[in-house]
Amino acid sequence: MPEESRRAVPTALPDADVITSDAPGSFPRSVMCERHPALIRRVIEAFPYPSELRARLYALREEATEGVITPLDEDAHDRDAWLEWGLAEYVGTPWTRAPFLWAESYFYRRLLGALDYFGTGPWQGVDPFAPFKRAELTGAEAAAEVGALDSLTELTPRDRDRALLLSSLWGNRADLGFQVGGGDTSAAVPDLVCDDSADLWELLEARAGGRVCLVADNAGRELLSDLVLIDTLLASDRAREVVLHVKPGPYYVSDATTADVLDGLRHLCAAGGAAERTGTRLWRAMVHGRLRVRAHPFSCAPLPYRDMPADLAEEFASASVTLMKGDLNYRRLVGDRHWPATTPFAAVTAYFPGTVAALRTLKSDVVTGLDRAVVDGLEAGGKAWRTSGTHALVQLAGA
Ligand SMILES: O=P(O)(O)OC[C@H]1O[C@](O)(CO)[C@@H](O)[C@@H]1O
Repeated sequence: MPEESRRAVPTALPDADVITSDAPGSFPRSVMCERHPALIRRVIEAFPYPSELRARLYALREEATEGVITPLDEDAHDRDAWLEWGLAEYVGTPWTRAPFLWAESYFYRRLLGALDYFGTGPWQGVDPFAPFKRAELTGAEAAAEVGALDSLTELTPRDRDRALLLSSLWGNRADLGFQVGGGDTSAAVPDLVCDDSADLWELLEARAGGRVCLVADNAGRELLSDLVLIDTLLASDRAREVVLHVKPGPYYVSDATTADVLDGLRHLCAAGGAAERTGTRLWRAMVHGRLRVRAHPFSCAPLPYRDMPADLAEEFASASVTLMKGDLNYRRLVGDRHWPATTPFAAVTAYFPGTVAALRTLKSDVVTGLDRAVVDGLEAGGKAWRTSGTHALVQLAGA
């Protein structure tokens, strides 16, 4: 494990093992050995890749399910970054024995490499997940979401705020990697397992006029809801400026890139009604610098935020609040470890430079900050509440 990740967690925290995917029957194992092969199949079906590229994908599938981690090419543009992020330490290790977070991330890096995404040939820069993202953006659920904006004017400002926050939160269920695994995105929405949203709105009010960072997760429906939330914050001046953090390249299937933000904006601008007005305001906000998009390399790093570089830490420190969207960001925020679910969220995020709020649908084993009674109730239900995407949370710390 890289030196940084080995850094001991504060003593007040319980000792919690880093999650790996070596246990048969575990959720991480199913991601590595079932979802990833299924994803490779879908990508191959979605593009007329020549045989050389297809062969590389098959080789990656075999390596990542049955083999050991192999290095990047000597001349890979990001080899140094990956060496810094622990690559040398994991080369030769079975994929399932490396930390789950690290191995998943490296899988996406290798998938892009196999498809010449970083090369100089004709497949350079072709997002292998674009067809899935496009279908999601133009699907019925996204259309319903956009259409619903017209009726928001009937709500009180307080109810409107809450509706927009919940829309951004539950939009996170639309994650395409999750759907590849057969997750049920249409299941009834239950109560949140933790809800600090009232405190979050109070804080946004109290710190009006500051800069809000929103660390985005998925493109498509989720990003549309995020953009609408951003518009509300800007229009009400609860944020003077918003920095929208996206991924510098395709990642975890549907994670948003700058191109996806532009697609989302265009989609809103062409939608008519309230959505179009929102899109137009956001377009102007980008032009005038009130909405900035940032694609920091660390956004695709296989490490927890505890290991973030100084420039990113400075940015989060100067924000009135950082909104962390989604499951992967949550794992990176609290550390991808087997925390007891009652471990205080404030304790696992104490290192974070500034105030942070997590808006997350539960889609992996990691969770913190829950009340004992809530955990007992969920466990008694006998369902896969941690991983099935049926539950969500809003958590705030560092205020
Ligand atoms: O899009 P999200 O909410 O970050 O979810 C991605 C999640 O999906 C998984 O990749 C599993 O499919 C998790 O490991 C990951 O945390």
